[in-house]
Amino acid sequence: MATSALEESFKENPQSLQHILPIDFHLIQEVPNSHLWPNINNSPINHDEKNPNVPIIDLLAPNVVELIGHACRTLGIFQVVNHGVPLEFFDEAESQARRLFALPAEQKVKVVRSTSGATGYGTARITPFFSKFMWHEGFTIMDSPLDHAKELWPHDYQEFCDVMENYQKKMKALSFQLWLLILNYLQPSQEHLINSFEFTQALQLNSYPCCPNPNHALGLAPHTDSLFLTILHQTNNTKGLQILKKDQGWTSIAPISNDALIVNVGDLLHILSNGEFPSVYHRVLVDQTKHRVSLAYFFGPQVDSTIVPLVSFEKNVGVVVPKYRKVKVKEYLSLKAKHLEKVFSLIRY
Ligand SMILES: C=C1C[C@]23C[C@H]1CC[C@H]2[C@@]12CCC[C@@](C)(C(=O)O1)[C@H]2[C@@H]3C(=O)O
Ligand SMILES: O=C(O)CCC(=O)C(=O)O
Ligand SMILES: [Fe+2]
Repeated sequence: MATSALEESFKENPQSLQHILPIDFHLIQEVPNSHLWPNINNSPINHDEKNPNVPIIDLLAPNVVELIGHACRTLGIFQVVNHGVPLEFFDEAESQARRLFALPAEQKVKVVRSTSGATGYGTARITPFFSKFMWHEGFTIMDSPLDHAKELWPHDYQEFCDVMENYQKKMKALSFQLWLLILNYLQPSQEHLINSFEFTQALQLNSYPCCPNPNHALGLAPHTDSLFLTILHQTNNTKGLQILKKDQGWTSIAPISNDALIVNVGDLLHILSNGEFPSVYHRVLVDQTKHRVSLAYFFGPQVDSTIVPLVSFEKNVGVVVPKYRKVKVKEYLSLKAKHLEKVFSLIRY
């Protein structure tokens, strides 16, 4: 089976099968104790269901560099519109994702993530760090899902592969466009940086089945994403994503329209920006009657790249010292796999 370099970098931190295999949500009438969280406090501050709570940025705006830079610097998350990716790409990818998650558990188990792997069907990787399981099942793709798709649909795997590969191509192009805008903001005079990275990618299909007790279950536990950028698509009728705002607590990111995409800063961009861009802490709530599916595309540097904080970024501050030591992407992922968010204290000066 073909393995990407990104997947290889997860090999040294194997997980146990009991942490990888989701329960059979089709069969469940009641939230089992293993998945029962203390009351998930739905922040009372945000009554306004329609308030997107993060900046909405038009990619065609003349001052797009400033808008994106400002959003990255303050919240670490924003929504983009006018990104040029036709709606069909999201609709097709979502319907293929739903087709996969609708399969019976015995089928999905055939492509379960291996204990030392990173692709295939299973729980979120962060599962072992929490004492309760999440109301979630995922399918992770690194480059091509061909081997897994053949297992699931021996006579009909091509459509799934085509849709997922095309989706990744579109997201890669968009990520690169965002990356250039961000570099432009960080270091307008350092053109050499533009060519100093090669990139890697992963696509995560997320499924949050209907939950009989949404106040005591979590779709995804609080986490930050690891790579440079995440581009998330959520459909317009199913909210669920929340970010942690310093002064307001957990705040919902309302989907504004089907063609808006959520972009958030990941840990490696946080480090590269010398801590200027926060990698936003987020979680996902579940719903009693809606089965939510989301598509998360992760864009980052090749695992052999080295990330060094760009210190000349902070203008007007006098002498600027790097806040983090340089770190190889592989090493970072491995430290995070062992320590989750405590990883920052391990690489901070
Ligand atoms: C390239 C990536 C990015 C990963 C790990 C690996 C493959 C799967 C991604 C996710 C997807 C679900 C949330 C997350 C937190 C998780 O548990 O697995 C993500 C994680 C990260 O951003 O750290
Ligand atoms: O489903 C969502 O809204 C968020 C998914 C997410 O945070 C992730 O895949 O890392
Ligand atoms: Fe995430």
